[in-house]
Amino acid sequence: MNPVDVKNLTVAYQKKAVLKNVTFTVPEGKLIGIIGPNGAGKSTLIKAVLGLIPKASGEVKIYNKKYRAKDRIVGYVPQRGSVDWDFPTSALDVVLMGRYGHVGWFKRPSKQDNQIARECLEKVGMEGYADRQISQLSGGQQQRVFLARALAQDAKVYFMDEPFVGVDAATERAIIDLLNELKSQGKTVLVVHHDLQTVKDYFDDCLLLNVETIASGPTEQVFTMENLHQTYGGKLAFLEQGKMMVEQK
Ligand SMILES: Nc1ncnc2c1ncn2[C@@H]1O[C@H](COP(=O)(O)OP(=O)(O)OP(=O)(O)O)[C@@H](O)[C@H]1O
Repeated sequence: MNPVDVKNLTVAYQKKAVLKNVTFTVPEGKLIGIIGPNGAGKSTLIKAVLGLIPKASGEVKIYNKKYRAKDRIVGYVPQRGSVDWDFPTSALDVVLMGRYGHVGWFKRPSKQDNQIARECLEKVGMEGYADRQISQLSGGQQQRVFLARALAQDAKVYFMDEPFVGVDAATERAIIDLLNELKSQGKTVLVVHHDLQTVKDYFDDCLLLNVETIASGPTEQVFTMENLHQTYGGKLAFLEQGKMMVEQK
């Protein structure tokens, strides 16, 4: 059974379609890169799959069922910039939010929930910051706290929107190790990713997206020059030694 199955998904903002007939499936227990230029609809795709924004048409199935947020089998790490970091709450409280499906909204978290939340902070190297207000964390530390929250949720499928943006090399390494650990537990992780240099190292599968699905499948099959040209149009630039990058204009 596929963890994510999207068929002919169309999403529009103010009647303008920003995703058109997007179709793809992802296999279980893989790391999948969602790749495409700015404005391609990557974040919109995640939000539509999670039911955070309405679909104009199409079908989304998670493990062959229509997804209901209360099932809590999908974890979400939003773009760091989309979160109100001034909200007065501690790092530990943010991670405990990941446990609410297990705790129940009106119950106090148990000792065990607290223990799990602390372990998740430890996994991302943030155990020393449990009581720190999130507004007083650096960008990379905030990103780690959000990952800890996703871990605490113990989901089966994760969507992460640009988790590597604004983090240093050590944090990027820590995050990729964590993604591999999730994979080794049989979880499926979809990651919006901009650095074309690391796609082949990081991801088993790829979804190349630009409003429509350009290609999806195993990275070695779909991450080709031809598909990248189709995805990025004229914005793809080539550097020395065959390296490529996307022009930021
Ligand atoms: N709330 C909104 N109202 C209107 N248009 C929106 C809204 N959110 C996004 N869009 C538009 O939808 C398109 C897709 O946006 P989206 O954020 O999904 O792209 P993205 O691929 O995640 O981009 P990026 O790489 O820049 O994060 C863009 O043209 C964007 O301007």
